[in-house]
Amino acid sequence: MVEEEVLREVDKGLMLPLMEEFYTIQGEGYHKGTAAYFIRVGGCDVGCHWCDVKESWNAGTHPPTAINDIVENAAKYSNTIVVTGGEPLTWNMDPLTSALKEKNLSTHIETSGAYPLTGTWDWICLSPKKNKLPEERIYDVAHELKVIVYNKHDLIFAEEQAAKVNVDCILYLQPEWSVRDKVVPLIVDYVMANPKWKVSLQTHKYLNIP
Ligand SMILES: C[S@@+](CC[C@H](N)C(=O)[O-])C[C@H]1O[C@@H](n2cnc3c(N)ncnc32)[C@H](O)[C@@H]1O
Ligand SMILES: Nc1nc2[nH]cc(C(=O)O)c2c(=O)[nH]1
Ligand code: SF4
Ligand SMILES: [Mg+2]
Repeated sequence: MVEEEVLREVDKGLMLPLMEEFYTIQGEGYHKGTAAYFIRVGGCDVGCHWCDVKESWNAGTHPPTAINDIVENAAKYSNTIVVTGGEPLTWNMDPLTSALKEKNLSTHIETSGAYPLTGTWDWICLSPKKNKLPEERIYDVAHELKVIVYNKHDLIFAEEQAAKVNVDCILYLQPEWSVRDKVVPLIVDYVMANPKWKVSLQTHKYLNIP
């Protein structure tokens, strides 16, 4: 395929810059502990200074890959597919999730919500970022809100975001990994005082798995 053709396919969401894919245990949030196949799509310009996958940011460094190939492969591993990145909503997720749904797979997304919501999702984990706030529509449909806590101001931000989500949305505070020793006590006290929140840890990092 010539380069312009590839770009057109990426534009339509028929090809996606694929950074990596792996079968592991969902480490975070509501589904933590559950086996799932992860598809990590490259490209993100949200720019979180503590992002734990900065290598994902530049979409140009990840090979445009046909979604049919991605789905054929994913289906061999798990019934639960987690699409993450990078920021997956950088791209049109409709074709990828349609193809996953044709195979009766459960579709989960990890997203900042910074771009318009595309795709059909069984589970939406919304992890909003101060520097590029979510589009309004996703607050009504998010299943879990997962706010990363780097300092105590993030607890104020967390409440602002919690005020916007739907009533069924499950609320999580997750320590930013590099400052976990400092913020975990803060989160623990906060959750005990405000029990509508739950703690989410990046358990895969403790388990030494991807
Ligand atoms: C790498 S992001 C990719 C998906 C999407 N861009 C997002 O931010 O939701 C996956 C999840 O990891 C979280 N995350 C990223 N870096 C982290 C860190 N250093 N400590 C804790 N959580 C982190 C994000 O907030 C998000 O919930
Ligand atoms: N095991 C595991 N669980 C995760 N949950 C969300 C992740 C992500 O990077 O989106 C992630 C990840 O990278 N690994
Ligand atoms: S939005 Fe997600 S992928 Fe993008 S920089 Fe922030 S944590 Fe990293
Ligand atoms: Mg991760």
